[in-house]
Amino acid sequence: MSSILRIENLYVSYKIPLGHLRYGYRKIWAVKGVDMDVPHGIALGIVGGSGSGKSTILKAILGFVKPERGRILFRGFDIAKLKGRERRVISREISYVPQEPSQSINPKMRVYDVVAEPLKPLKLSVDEVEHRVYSVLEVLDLDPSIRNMFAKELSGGMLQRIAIARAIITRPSLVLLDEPTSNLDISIQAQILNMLIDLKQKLNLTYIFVSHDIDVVSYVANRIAVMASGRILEEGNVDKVLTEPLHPYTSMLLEPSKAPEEMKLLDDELCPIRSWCPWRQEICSKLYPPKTMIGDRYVYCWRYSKH
Ligand SMILES: Nc1ncnc2c1ncn2[C@@H]1O[C@H](COP(=O)(O)OP(=O)(O)OP(=O)(O)O)[C@@H](O)[C@H]1O
Repeated sequence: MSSILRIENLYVSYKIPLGHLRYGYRKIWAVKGVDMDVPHGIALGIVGGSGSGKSTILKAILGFVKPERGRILFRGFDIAKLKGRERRVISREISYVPQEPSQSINPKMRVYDVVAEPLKPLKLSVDEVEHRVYSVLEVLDLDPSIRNMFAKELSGGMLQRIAIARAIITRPSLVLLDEPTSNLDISIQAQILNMLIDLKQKLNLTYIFVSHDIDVVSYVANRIAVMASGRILEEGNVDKVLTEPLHPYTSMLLEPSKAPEEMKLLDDELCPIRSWCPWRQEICSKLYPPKTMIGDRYVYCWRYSKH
């Protein structure tokens, strides 16, 4: 399967002001040396705790933050180097569904205008815009009468459907979903997840799905990447990772109650593996490369995060 997106050795940092009494900035690394290969047509789930760097990866793909090192290649094009028309074409191919649709949708707009808004730069005819809006409402099983409602009149689940409609109206090939169901009731959550699975099939989409909830991610994803402290600790086929986790942090996510206390401390200075490496079943040594392929799976040695 050919890759639609490739991330190579990505580093992203943010500058935090030192405070009103001190001049200057402190740099924090949100993403550290991430490599990722996203084949066309898959759903890649990124799971990890709060602050692990999941959303920053999405922001870097969307061009909202600049990588400090590394490259992001979409269909072979380096996203950071795109300009003008090429940039506009690629940005239509990548769309985004945020965690909280109410923050990106104007509550005073009618549903029709909300869904049609991303088409504005395409300068399509009125008929074509109308056709596209009705088509996406139909694909999402939404009654066409919803078009005249105001966004503020919609429930959370309905608003998230509209956010998805808006994300697919430009006919993208890659959809980035940032915790799209985390603010919804459990029953609505299931409906949206099923709808996303169905949509991916119908429109031949590729997903990158971010969540802190491993159950939600594994429901939608074929592959899964486990993140902590800005690094991908383990990446592989979802069933394999869930049934035979190689990294102790993945085991902790799957069964938090069984985790040794020290694993809960997500501090780069503290290697939870110490000297015994559970996947190699031997004493860890600096001679091993930090990123290792085991079968078709990729595992990061936590011990190396110190170096
Ligand atoms: N705009 C910003 N300015 C400064 N620091 C930021 C900014 N955005 C994120 N960070 C920091 O970068 C790190 C990674 O954040 P990020 O939002 O990517 O993580 P996340 O895994 O998506 O977390 P969450 O699930 O809570 O959104 C965190 O330490 C966070 O505090």
